[in-house]
Amino acid sequence: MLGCEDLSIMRGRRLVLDRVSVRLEPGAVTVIVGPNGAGKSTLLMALAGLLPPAAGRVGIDDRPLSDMKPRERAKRIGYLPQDAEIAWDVAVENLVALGRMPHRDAARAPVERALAVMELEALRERPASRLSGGEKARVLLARVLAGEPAWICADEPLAALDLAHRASLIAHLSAEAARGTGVLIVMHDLASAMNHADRVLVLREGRLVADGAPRDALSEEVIANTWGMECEWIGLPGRHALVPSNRD
Ligand SMILES: Nc1ncnc2c1ncn2[C@@H]1O[C@H](COP(=O)(O)OP(=O)(O)OP(=O)(O)O)[C@@H](O)[C@H]1O
Repeated sequence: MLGCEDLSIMRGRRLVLDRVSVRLEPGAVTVIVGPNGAGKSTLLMALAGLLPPAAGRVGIDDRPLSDMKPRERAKRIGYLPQDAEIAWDVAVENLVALGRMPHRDAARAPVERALAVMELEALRERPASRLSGGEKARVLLARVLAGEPAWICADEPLAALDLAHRASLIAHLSAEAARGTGVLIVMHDLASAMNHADRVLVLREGRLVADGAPRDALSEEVIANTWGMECEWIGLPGRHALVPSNRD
């Protein structure tokens, strides 16, 4: 169980998370949504142990993350930042192998599996810094997967991906969750959240305003109150699309 209780976070002099409490179960895909600046990345980073709480607690199985050494924390929680950059000219397969660093081993099987899952075998010898944006995003996620963390915390992993890679990444993360990994993702695409999440957390101005099954947390009423836009869901379960309400 990864979670926080009454968590408040300051960034600079601003309170950007205000007494947020969540307990995440492993084996599920949880999606964090909310308007720009709502605190989604901040919550994700805090749950990955990368931002100190101003107040409240963050922990795994009730053990505070602050009590864990960074390497132990990194073994358990794989974090993929938003807009991650690759600065050096390292080959794709070597960059993905860096995901084993918290384990201090050179196990090949998890690295090969991550390369296969992210469909990177054909790119394995290419310098990672010279890939397209979407290819880089897949490489960086493969590095997280190579570490076989119990929890995956990914900040907008779909943002740079094309249609097919987006679908395959969602399918893959769902499969990881089915195998018992806890998957926590920040995304803006409410339809993807509606169709693929097990649970949705809605943040607005640093507060958790909805938390539950997608159809409840992303009701048309919650969307209107949070994003200030009247929308309606159309389509069938698992294939919903969100469209602006017709005001005529
Ligand atoms: N390093 C920082 N110093 C000061 N304020 C920050 C810092 N990082 C973020 N903030 C502020 O904290 C608030 C929450 O930021 P955060 O990145 O968590 O939002 P978000 O919901 O992920 O936004 P977006 O959808 O735009 O990515 C914003 O108002 C942002 O301006």
